Formats: sequence, structure tokens, C-alpha cells
Amino acid sequence: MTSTKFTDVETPSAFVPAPSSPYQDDIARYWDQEARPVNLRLGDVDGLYHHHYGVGEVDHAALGKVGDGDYEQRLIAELHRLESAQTGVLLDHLGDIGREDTLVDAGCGRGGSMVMAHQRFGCSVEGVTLSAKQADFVQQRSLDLGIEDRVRARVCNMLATPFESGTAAASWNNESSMYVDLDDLFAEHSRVLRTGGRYVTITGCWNPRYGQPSKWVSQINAHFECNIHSRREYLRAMADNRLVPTAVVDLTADTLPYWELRATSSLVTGIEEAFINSYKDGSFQYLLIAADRV
Ligand SMILES: C[S@@+](CC[C@H](N)C(=O)[O-])C[C@H]1O[C@@H](n2cnc3c(N)ncnc32)[C@H](O)[C@@H]1O
Ligand SMILES: CC(C)=CCC/C(C)=C/COP(=O)(O)OP(=O)(O)O
Ligand SMILES: [Mg+2]
Repeated sequence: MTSTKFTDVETPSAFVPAPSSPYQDDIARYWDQEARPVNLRLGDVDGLYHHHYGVGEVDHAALGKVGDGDYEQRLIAELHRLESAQTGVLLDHLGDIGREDTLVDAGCGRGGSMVMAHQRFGCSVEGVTLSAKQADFVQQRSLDLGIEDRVRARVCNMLATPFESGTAAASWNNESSMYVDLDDLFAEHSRVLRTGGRYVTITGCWNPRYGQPSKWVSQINAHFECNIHSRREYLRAMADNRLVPTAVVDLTADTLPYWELRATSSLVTGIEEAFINSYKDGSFQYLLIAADRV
């Protein structure tokens, strides 16, 4: 498939930034400056740009052997396939979505999940991100695909969105809930979702069975300037905000092949060891939680 390469695109912001805290200013700056090859080169494979990790078994037949011609390109394609498969799992949990529905992506990044949701359901998708660079990127990508009236992103705090109450059929956080207070976050999803609507998150969370955040979890927090919550905090904050879990899926074993493959690539960022060790020692879990707005 041919697609525009967005690695170097610069377009003016289409949206007015929302008021923010000093922490949110830092996070906006972080994502405005982010240009890691592990994200851009994977996105360049088919034009779906993700800022999340992968799930599923490695396809060793497609990958071939180290040293075979084009091995590095096939490795990139395989990591990207696993990241898109992760979005596929999230979309599987959104329930019945129709063309007339509107979905909300809270912390939408460069919009890969939004485009996939639109392609699967034909619905509209509204994304919010703190980063003007990311919102522009989504806008440009939507224009390129001719879906700019259906897939849109704006610079906005996910804790205070402009969406009308009770209007969204579904909403999600794909690896973006570790930047906010969970009570505030779920109060906002609960406001925006219609009764009977579905909320889904895929997230890394620390495991209360381990006791406290491990050194690996602390390392991940420092690396991304985020604040990983515990599994217990997620379930408690959902219960307090009219979000009743329909599924809690432990994806930890499913994400390890992605990390072990990524650790062998030339695109490593240095955080691979922390993810692999914390998933293996049980201190950290990769979870999907789906909930009904009641
Ligand atoms: C790790 S990226 C995930 C991007 C996307 N969900 C994906 O799967 O590709 C985290 C995203 O959360 C966004 N974010 C963090 N805090 C936010 C907030 N308070 N309001 C809106 N977006 C926020 C960042 O701007 C960034 O786009
Ligand atoms: C599961 C957890 C704790 C996620 C933290 C949030 C985060 C930064 C996700 C991946 O972003 P990315 O795709 O930009 O990261 P990388 O550059 O490492 O691929
Ligand atoms: Mg990435």
C-alpha cells in the first residue's frame, strides 16, 4: 500500500489549546518533540501511526531469519502488525457501533486507533491530545485519506472535553490514562458517554499483589514522565463513576513477544528491559478493561 510519509510534515494547528496545568504543559511539550524512529518508521509501513505497544504471537514465517535480505524492514513490519493487532483487540470490545455513532479517543496520539475505528465501523471519531503537533498530524492524515469530516483531533485536556453530555456511543484510552487522575478521567468519560455506552482502556498498571510500584515501574514512569496507576485504582475509580466492568483481560503474556522481538531490533529506545522484567516478575500488568456506562 502506498501512503504519504508523515515523518516530516509541518502544518499549522487547527485548534485553540485548552487551559492546562504546568504538568500538562510538560506533557504537551514532550509529545510535540517526540519523533522516535520506533514510532515513525513503524507508522510509515501503512500510514497508521501508533503510540502504543503490540500483542500477539510473532509470525516467524513472515519475519524470516536474521541476516536475510530486508530482515530489518520485515522486523519493523512485524512490530507494526502487532501494534495494529493491539488496536484490533480494543475495537473488538467496543460493542455494536454503527455508522451514525460518534466515538471519543482520549489521548489520541497520531490517530492510528481512530482511523482503524472509522475503517471498521464507518463511524465518526473525535480525538483529544495535549500536543498540537499530534492534532495537526491526525488532521493531515485524515485529509490524506479523505475522511476529515469523520476523524478529527483537537488540542484539549481529556478531563474537560467540549463534547455534549450523553452523546458518545463508546470512548477509550489507549495507553493514555497514566497521565491523569483516574477519578477525574472516569467522571469525564461517564459524562460524555450515553447510558449503555461502552468504555475501554488498554493500559499498563502496577499489580497490587506485588505490593507497591517496583523499580521497573518507577523507571517506566521516569522514562515517559507519567504516573502508572494500580489495577485496584482502575477498578475503584470506575465503580465510583458509573462504569461497570464487562471484561478485564490480562494481556501481559500476549505483549511479551512484542517486547522480546523489539529488544532485538535496531530501533530499541532503552526501555525494553524495564517492560520485560516487570512483566516477568509480576509487578506490572498489561490490561484491557471494558466497562458499561450505567
Ligand atoms: C502514549 S500516547 C498514546 C496515543 C494513542 N492513544 C495511541 O494509542 O497511539 C499518550 C497520549 O496521551 C495524551 N495525553 C496525555 N495527557 C492528556 C490529557 N490530559 N489530555 C489529553 N491528552 C492527553 C498525549 O498527548 C498523547 O497523545
Ligand atoms: C504501557 C505504558 C505504561 C505506557 C506508557 C505510555 C506510553 C508512552 C506508551 C507508548 O508510547 P510510544 O509508542 O510513543 O513509546 P515508544 O517510543 O517506547 O514506542
Ligand atoms: Mg511506540
